[in-house]
Amino acid sequence: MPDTDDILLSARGLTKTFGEFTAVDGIDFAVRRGECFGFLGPNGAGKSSTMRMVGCVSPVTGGELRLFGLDPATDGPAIRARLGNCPQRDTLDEELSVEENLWIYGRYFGLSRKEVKERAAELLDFAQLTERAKDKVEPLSGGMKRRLTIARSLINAPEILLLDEPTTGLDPQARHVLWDRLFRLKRSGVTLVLTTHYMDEAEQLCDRLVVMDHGRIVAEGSPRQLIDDYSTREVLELRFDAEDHGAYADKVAGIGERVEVLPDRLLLYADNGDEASAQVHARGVEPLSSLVRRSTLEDVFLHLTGRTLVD
Ligand SMILES: Nc1ncnc2c1ncn2[C@@H]1O[C@H](COP(=O)(O)OP(=O)(O)OP(=O)(O)O)[C@@H](O)[C@H]1O
Repeated sequence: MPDTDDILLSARGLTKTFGEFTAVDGIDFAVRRGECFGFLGPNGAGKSSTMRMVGCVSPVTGGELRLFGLDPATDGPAIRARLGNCPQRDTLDEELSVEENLWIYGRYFGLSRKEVKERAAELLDFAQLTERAKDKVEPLSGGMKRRLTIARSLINAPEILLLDEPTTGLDPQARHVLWDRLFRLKRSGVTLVLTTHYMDEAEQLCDRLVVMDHGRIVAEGSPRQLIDDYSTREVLELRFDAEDHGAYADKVAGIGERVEVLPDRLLLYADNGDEASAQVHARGVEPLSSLVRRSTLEDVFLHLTGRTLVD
């Protein structure tokens, strides 16, 4: 068991309501120093509402939340001084230059001019934006703006960095650059807490994660553990020349552990996909195409909720 001193962030029965609506429904979690912890779930699952409470920008409705052993209700400023907060939408000042965006933020945290300049130069290097330091923000690419937002959220050398959907809207190459930066940050000892609805992002970055749906946590573990617990090693994907793939579910029933019917394909869960495929053919069932792949967190989510993560 980890030492409790290693727990930087913990929640018990954490709840957020908006009027009659419960966005976060009594969740428990704990984040250890140095790990990357994720909230994975579809839009509306309550991830941002949770992050906003953790970031001390939205009051807790119920339950207990502690960061560094402190209570956001009474110690908000002390907590915020040790947090970096990277919100879902970039809130950069587009009129200012890249480096000015960092300077202003540093001054806001009470750093001296000298400290701000030194720190900004380091962070621009980290964000691979040194060459763009004097440029205005507005023409930067989406990936650059995201990296600048992350750099800005690091100006106070936070112990925990909160990232709400860090790569939403970025192209695949920009996502990979960002993942690389986040890996480096983690290696340097910063604890990362992020939300995502991309299962590949959760698999790539998170040491541990919770799967959220309708304001609740439906599973928790490392990506590997979750896949082991809630899926099979492999998945056989079968596509048929049919409007209704459900009609084929009976024909392959009993092969592997489980069948899921999606609008455009059948997913047959089996530890050995090739063996399952041979059994399908042996029954005289001829799909248009068949593909064997490893299970992913998408399969975990589908098993837990009966829905796909990204509709
Ligand atoms: N200020 C608010 N007032 C009323 N309802 C809200 C408010 N903020 C969020 N909600 C509702 O709470 C639910 C959870 O939203 P939240 O943004 O936390 O989900 P999410 O998992 O982060 O999804 P997304 O990726 O879309 O941000 C949604 O149904 C949303 O409409």
